Amino acid sequence: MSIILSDISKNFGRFSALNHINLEIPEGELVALLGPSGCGKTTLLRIIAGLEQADSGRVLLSGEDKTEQHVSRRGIGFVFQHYALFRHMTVFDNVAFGLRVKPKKIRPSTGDIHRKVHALLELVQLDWLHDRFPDQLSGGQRQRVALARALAVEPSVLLLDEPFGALDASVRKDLRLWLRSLHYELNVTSIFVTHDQEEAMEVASRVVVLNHGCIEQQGAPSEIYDHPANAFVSKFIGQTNVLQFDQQEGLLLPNTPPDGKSAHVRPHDIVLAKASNDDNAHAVLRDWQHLGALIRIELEKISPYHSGLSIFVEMPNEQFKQLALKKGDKVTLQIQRAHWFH
Ligand SMILES: Nc1ncnc2c1ncn2[C@@H]1O[C@H](COP(=O)(O)OP(=O)(O)OP(=O)(O)O)[C@@H](O)[C@H]1O
Repeated sequence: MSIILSDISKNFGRFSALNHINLEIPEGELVALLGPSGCGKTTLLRIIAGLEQADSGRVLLSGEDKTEQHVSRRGIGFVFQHYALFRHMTVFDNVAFGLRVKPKKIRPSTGDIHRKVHALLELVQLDWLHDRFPDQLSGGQRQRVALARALAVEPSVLLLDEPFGALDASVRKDLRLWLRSLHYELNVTSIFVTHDQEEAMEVASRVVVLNHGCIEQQGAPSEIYDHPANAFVSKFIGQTNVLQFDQQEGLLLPNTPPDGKSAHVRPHDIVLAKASNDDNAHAVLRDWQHLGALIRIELEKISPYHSGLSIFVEMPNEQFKQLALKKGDKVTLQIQRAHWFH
């Protein structure tokens, strides 16, 4: 099912939570709504679901206007952060619930429900736990049961609000990859909310960046990372050095700085070398951290005007070893790529 949001606005009292949102999601996409706390992600998800009414604008599902339609008639499945599983029901009964409460005319037979629930539990790799209760499961397992329960009624759209928010880092990582492959298998149009940019980039085919109730940018993860539309997106997605240039800065640049703008430079877009003498040095090496295959190097800019400005550079471990640098060494910096924003 495709989703079109047309000019959606929502106020809570005098506070504008969503401001003229326009968004088109083609059928079968896996979209991340990404943004800082309070930017309106959950509100937008609730409006799509029909749990919240917009003050103005339309919600179209498969081209049909569903703005006034009740949540139960939109064909949407949900998974929320605090795994609202029924505690007194087994895993099997939780997943079967949505099928058993269907009106008699469209309710599957007991045998069909049995087959379908086991197939779904196999899909989320939990069939062996079908007779356990939610309290006897790990957080990640509960989350997968919640997903199986949402999928049981064959929703045309799946909405996931911070689905992995309450889980520890390694379980989150596993579930991200698992959600991505599950999505490719089922191809249900899905939207998940996250404030974790890494999660959005890793899982989604398209990322929508929200801030203060407005869409700042949307596109494929690589588009957003490589071509941020503005300073907010550049700083929110990945690490960025924000550098002001004036005549005295002396850093080597790929182009002439536009007036009054700052350079946004990714840490891997700076080439670092040992300075041959003090006169041509740009920065002093302060420290470094290991990030797996990469090293993040922390430098302090040498400047007669403002001291203490930190610049971060990233490079592969091997390359860093070959430079044989130590703390306090002076280095030159060559910026290879920059985006310019006010
Ligand atoms: N029922 C409500 N009444 C008043 N204000 C609300 C209500 N629901 C949400 N808000 C406000 O609207 C803004 C957007 O809330 P929303 O829950 O959509 O943000 P979010 O981006 O999902 O945030 P988070 O990442 O913290 O969950 C927030 O400032 C919030 O305080």
